[in-house]
Amino acid sequence: MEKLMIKGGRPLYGHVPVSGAKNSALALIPATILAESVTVIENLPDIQDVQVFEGILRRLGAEVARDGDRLCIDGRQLRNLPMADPSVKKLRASYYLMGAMLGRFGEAVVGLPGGCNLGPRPIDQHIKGFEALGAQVVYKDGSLHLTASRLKGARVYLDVMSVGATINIMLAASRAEGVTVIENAAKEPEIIDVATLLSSMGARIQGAGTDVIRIRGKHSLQGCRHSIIPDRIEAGTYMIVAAATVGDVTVENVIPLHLEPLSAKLREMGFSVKESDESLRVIGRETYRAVDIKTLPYPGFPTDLQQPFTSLLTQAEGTSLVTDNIYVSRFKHVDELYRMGADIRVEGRSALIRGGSPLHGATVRATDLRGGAALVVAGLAAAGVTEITGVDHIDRGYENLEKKLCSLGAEIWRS
Ligand SMILES: CC(=O)N[C@H]1[C@@H](OP(=O)(O)OP(=O)(O)OC[C@H]2O[C@@H](n3ccc(=O)[nH]c3=O)[C@H](O)[C@@H]2O)O[C@H](CO)[C@@H](O)[C@@H]1O
Ligand SMILES: C=C(OP(=O)(O)O)C(=O)O
Repeated sequence: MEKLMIKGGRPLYGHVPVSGAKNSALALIPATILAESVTVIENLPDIQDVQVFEGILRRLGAEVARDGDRLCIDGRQLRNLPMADPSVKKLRASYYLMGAMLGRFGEAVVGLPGGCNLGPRPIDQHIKGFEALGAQVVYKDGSLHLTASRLKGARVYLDVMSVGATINIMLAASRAEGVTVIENAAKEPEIIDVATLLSSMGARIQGAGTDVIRIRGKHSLQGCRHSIIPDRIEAGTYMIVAAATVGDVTVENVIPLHLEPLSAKLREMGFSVKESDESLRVIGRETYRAVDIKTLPYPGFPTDLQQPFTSLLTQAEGTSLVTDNIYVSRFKHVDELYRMGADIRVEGRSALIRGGSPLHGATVRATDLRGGAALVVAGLAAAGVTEITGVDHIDRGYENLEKKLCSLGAEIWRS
């Protein structure tokens, strides 16, 4: 089993390029199923989840060719096969096969999705949307069976602002007859990215990025060329690394607006965050203030950065309260941080962090993707050597993590 080894305590300096967004890529790849010709996706991150999804499309009969950060998907020969193999269960985003296959074939059989274990990850709002469009949805033998003799545009009000449900309904609605209106839609940048792709394919989409999205579907969609937006969570992780190591790091190829919730919190703590058109520079300091955070749908503080940010808060002056309003159990990294010397108490969906206990290297285990990133942040800030197991979780979402960190002066390696 591979391990990440980190010799911590070194300030990180320099520039680091950000890859394409994981959480866009994992929706854009299944979205290509809706097109009857070739789609080219650019700025694709080379991460495990993307590789798994490429395999799923190949098994469905698509021709998939990768050239650097470009993926060419020819879905003309796609077949409507039941998809319930272990790879489907590995990914949370495999649920997008439901909206995409339903849109393309009028039916789909898809195994229940996987992804990080963050507590319950229900999909009732996805199902509500598919049913509103005229689909019948039945659960049988571990899979959802979706069928629709005709998909027809409808008004769908989401009970919770869900990124997954918003995107999944947009996918199916893009090939439905007439207009679909999604109310109380989520507003994440990745939703705008998917809407841009679907519009380039021929659907008419208005309002993505607001809480009301209108989709006029089209009987047939055509392939196009699309470049993925930068990964705001990867960018945020490196910004936190800069602060936690008392370094000075410029994160390049970002959309600064997407990082505003994090930049604002870092400034509140006393860090300098300098913004230019496509980069953000974070300058660390020896002492900084504790702050409270509450995760919320965009433009609130992202749940995906809560875990790495918690590692930074362990070194702040004072006590911080972190509340995760999106996922109740997104605190599995806390037990591991505790082994490294952190003073954190978890109660329900909150963690109380008493800052200022020095971190020291330890043997710790990543049990989910961003929990793993939190341990990397802590390991870089800690005195001594940290050994992280469960690296496969981290590889799901970070491209060239060690290479990028080494280029900033970190001592990190795989063994
Ligand atoms: C709003 C939000 O921050 N979404 C995050 C969520 O997206 P992901 O798409 O996984 O989750 P959703 O946005 O769908 O879920 C948001 C909330 O709604 C609830 N829910 C969702 C769907 C549903 O049918 N029923 C239901 O009750 C979820 O339990 C959760 O509490 O995790 C991703 C991976 O960590 C992040 O990149 C997204 O930014
Ligand atoms: C939890 C994450 O991924 P997933 O939803 O794909 O499990 C994430 O990107 O932080």
